[in-house]
Amino acid sequence: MPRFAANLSMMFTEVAFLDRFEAAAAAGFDAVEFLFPYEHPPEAIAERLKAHGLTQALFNLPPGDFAAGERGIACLPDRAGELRDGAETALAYARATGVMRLHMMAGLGSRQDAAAVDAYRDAVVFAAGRLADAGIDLVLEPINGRDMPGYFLDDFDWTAALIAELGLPNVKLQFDIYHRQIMRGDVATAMAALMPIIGHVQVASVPLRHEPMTGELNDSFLFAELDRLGYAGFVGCEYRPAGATTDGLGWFHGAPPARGRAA
Ligand SMILES: O=C(O)C(=O)[C@@H](O)CO
Ligand SMILES: [Mg+2]
Repeated sequence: MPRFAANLSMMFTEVAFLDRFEAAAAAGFDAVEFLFPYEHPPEAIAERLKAHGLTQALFNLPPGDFAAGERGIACLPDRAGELRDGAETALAYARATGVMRLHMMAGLGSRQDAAAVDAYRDAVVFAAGRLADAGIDLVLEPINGRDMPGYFLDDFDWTAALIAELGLPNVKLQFDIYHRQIMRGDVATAMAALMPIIGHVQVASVPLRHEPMTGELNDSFLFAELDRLGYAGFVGCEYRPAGATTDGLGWFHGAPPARGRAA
């Protein structure tokens, strides 16, 4: 089985953010990821990781005003300065937590807009350069437009082509199985084809974004495929538990898959 990381933005939300580290460790996880750490000092996050023997698998660069609906700023030409500052902030948290990959959200915008494409490309090159100095990968994640209408990076092929064109060794693909299935399907074949550039994987059931093994995909098969393909990274459990987080961890502890939608 792959190495799973509990996503603390979606899982264990029964307790306060800093208490989710202990909850994840108690449930058997040895790694965590989350959207953003920035409401807490880096030392506080580092202390929780250390106290509970957890590895930080991933988090995101600052995304602009997330509460106001922004979903990253990388494709916004007039936000380049803020993006650069954000990379420094993320690096401070990276140093404290030891994380080895960071995701940069693209923002809302159109790939038909040349200025947005240029801004995004520049942002990727800049962030990759800064992160490379620290030995950290930059991962780019295509996100489906049903969950995030108007999101700039909603195409796997375009993202893979950009990564190939840039040829920067620390720029990789964040392959979220949930988004891939909604956007294009053909998950196992895409995973195999894209494996050379995959830097992080995430999973949730489709269509409800609940626990793995409860939706339309055969997640056991996909996890075995990741092993067969030699994927050595983390699989982030980026799902909204259908009920209490711990009640839904049967899939993680090897229980047989559920059948049909949760009631
Ligand atoms: O929506 C997703 O899928 C994500 O991974 C976001 O959390 C952006 O990182
Ligand atoms: Mg994701």
